[in-house]
Amino acid sequence: MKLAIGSDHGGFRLKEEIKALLTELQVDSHDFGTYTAESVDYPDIACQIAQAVAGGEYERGIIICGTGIGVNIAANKVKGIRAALCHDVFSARMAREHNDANILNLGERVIGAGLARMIVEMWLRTEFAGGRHTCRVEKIMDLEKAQK
Ligand SMILES: O=C(CO)[C@H](O)[C@H](O)[C@H](O)COP(=O)(O)O
Repeated sequence: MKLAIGSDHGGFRLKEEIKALLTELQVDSHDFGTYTAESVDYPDIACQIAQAVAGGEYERGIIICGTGIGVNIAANKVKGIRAALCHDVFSARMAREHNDANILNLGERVIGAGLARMIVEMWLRTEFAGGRHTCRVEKIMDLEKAQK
């Protein structure tokens, strides 16, 4: 799987932890930044990754900020994106099985690195279940078509 990863300054340290996990898991990932703890604006990173995933350049993305909320709101503005903010392992599994989430959001100021690693592992290994969930996800995507 080709995976895009990025964060603002509030998620920078956790991003580095998750990059190490991705290396351990032999996941092919690209870091869109930020590359230091200096303050940046989270919509800039979130938008780049969301567009790269929506465009098919990357299959999935992980975007991290202080709470995960800002990057989640921003990513979900991009057509084709289903970004899920998950701070527990069960939600990470459901985000894939039921919602086919193509972006995972995390908040470095909310959870520790150990839990974040478990969430990422679950989200990476879980496939969309399809079935009754297919038409529900399609209905979500139809909402985009209705937007002017
Ligand atoms: O977008 C956020 C909150 O919804 C993120 O947590 C940001 O990382 C946070 O707002 C950054 O805050 P800071 O005071 O500028 O470090």
